[in-house]
Amino acid sequence: MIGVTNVSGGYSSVSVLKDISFSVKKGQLFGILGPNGSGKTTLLKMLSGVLTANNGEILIKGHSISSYSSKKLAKVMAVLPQNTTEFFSYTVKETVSLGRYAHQDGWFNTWSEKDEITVQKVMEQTGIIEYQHHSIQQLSGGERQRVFLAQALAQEPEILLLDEPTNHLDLSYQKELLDLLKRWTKEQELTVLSIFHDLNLAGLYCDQLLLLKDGQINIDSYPNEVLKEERIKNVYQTEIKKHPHPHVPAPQMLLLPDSEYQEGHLLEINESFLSSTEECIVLVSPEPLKTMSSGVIGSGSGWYQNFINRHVAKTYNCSNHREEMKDFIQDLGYGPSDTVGMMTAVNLGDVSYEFYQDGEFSIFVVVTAGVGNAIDASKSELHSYELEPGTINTWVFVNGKITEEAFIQSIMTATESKVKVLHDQKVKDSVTGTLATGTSTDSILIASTQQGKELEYAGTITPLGKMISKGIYECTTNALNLYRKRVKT
Ligand SMILES: Nc1ncnc2c1ncn2[C@@H]1O[C@H](COP(=O)(O)OP(=O)(O)OP(=O)(O)O)[C@@H](O)[C@H]1O
Repeated sequence: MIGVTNVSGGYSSVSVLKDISFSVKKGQLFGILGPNGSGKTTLLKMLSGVLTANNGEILIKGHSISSYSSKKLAKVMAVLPQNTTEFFSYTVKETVSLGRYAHQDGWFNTWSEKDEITVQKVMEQTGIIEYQHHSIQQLSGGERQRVFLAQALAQEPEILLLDEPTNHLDLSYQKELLDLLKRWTKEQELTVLSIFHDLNLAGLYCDQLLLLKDGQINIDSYPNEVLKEERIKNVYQTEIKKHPHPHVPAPQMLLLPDSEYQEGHLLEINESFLSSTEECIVLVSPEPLKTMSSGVIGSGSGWYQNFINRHVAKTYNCSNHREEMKDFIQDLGYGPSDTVGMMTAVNLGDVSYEFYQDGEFSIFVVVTAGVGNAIDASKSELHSYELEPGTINTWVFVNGKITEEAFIQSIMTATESKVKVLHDQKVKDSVTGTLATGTSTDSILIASTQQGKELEYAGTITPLGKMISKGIYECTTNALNLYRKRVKT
């Protein structure tokens, strides 16, 4: 639909764009990214014929842009400029109607039924029909933005050029506008080229991204390839972290504020943060910790500050145990949104915890172990599905900085070590009579301060893995012995 070959140029004295080549297919939502001053608006001006390239060629539907008259080009391409600040005292409908000029022989004297139907349709699509008789000066910035979008659409273009279309729009209108554009690209094969400052919106909606730096193409590829941590860091000169979107396969880039942490004041989680009553074991960290857990609340990945292992009766049965747990935590005076909470029927006096240190990093392990529901995982199909609170709850606090990979490896290493304890202690599955590997409701938490030594791996023979293996083995064995003494299994 659009072909750009070796284009250079800009303003009379300066050549802003240098040897730019790319193509845009029909029906694509194509994003143009780049830091301030990188040439995005200049490129859009060349594609819309406002500026002429010094060198190279721009083809629109296979024909050189220079072969189009401005009226002919307006039938193919509409432009929604950035910050449309100049507007007259037209009504909304009059403003939108101006978009029909390319389809008319004269001005309003040739207003046809087709013109009227088109204007009504685009006002409906952009949600502005209810203010069609209002003056555009009475509208908010976001509402006005939609009026100018409707004006561009009234041209019935095949190509739509947008300069930061979500500027002025609140969150819901940003989503609405981009959903709309995406739908038009899919259903009507509208080709959309848009400048984005918000890398996350670009990553979420675009089919293809062009990243400019100093008037040159850094990369032209699919979003996951363009939005790479190192690349964005280099082009935008800022610290950034890439993260997958939690619900759709799109990359998200997160800014990193300057850390408030002072060198030499590393947080160390240890016994001094732990307190225990008959009702619960609580660890309150002075700062949020990065966690991965299978708690009743606070599960998955996140940042949490309070960690609670709550005793419940063996007969505890609640239809909505998550809500009940949240209420319990709230009543204790902790914010459920900042808390990872687990449950156990084990007497909390039988908890086992230990601090382990290896010079540059340390861990703090806390375990409660009940094996009333011990299960051999290789034969668990012989069990009925009943969640009982007789369980091994394992907490590992890492005083160090660990990778996502190390989080997952920590869970594997801790689990392998726990299984070995059950074997060495000859804990059996009561249904199958074979050695158990865990209980039906075991829970685990890995929480890291993300300060100090960087720990890339936590497999069993890595420094962190060795410490976790030993800590889990010792604390689980100890907790199990205390439990067995009391319960006499
Ligand atoms: N009318 C002009 N005359 C001369 N130079 C200009 C003109 N407009 C822009 N420039 C220069 O061209 C370069 C690229 O500007 P452009 O507006 O294309 O950047 P951009 O990537 O759109 O930036 P932003 O993200 O800030 O909107 C800048 O160095 C700018 O100063």
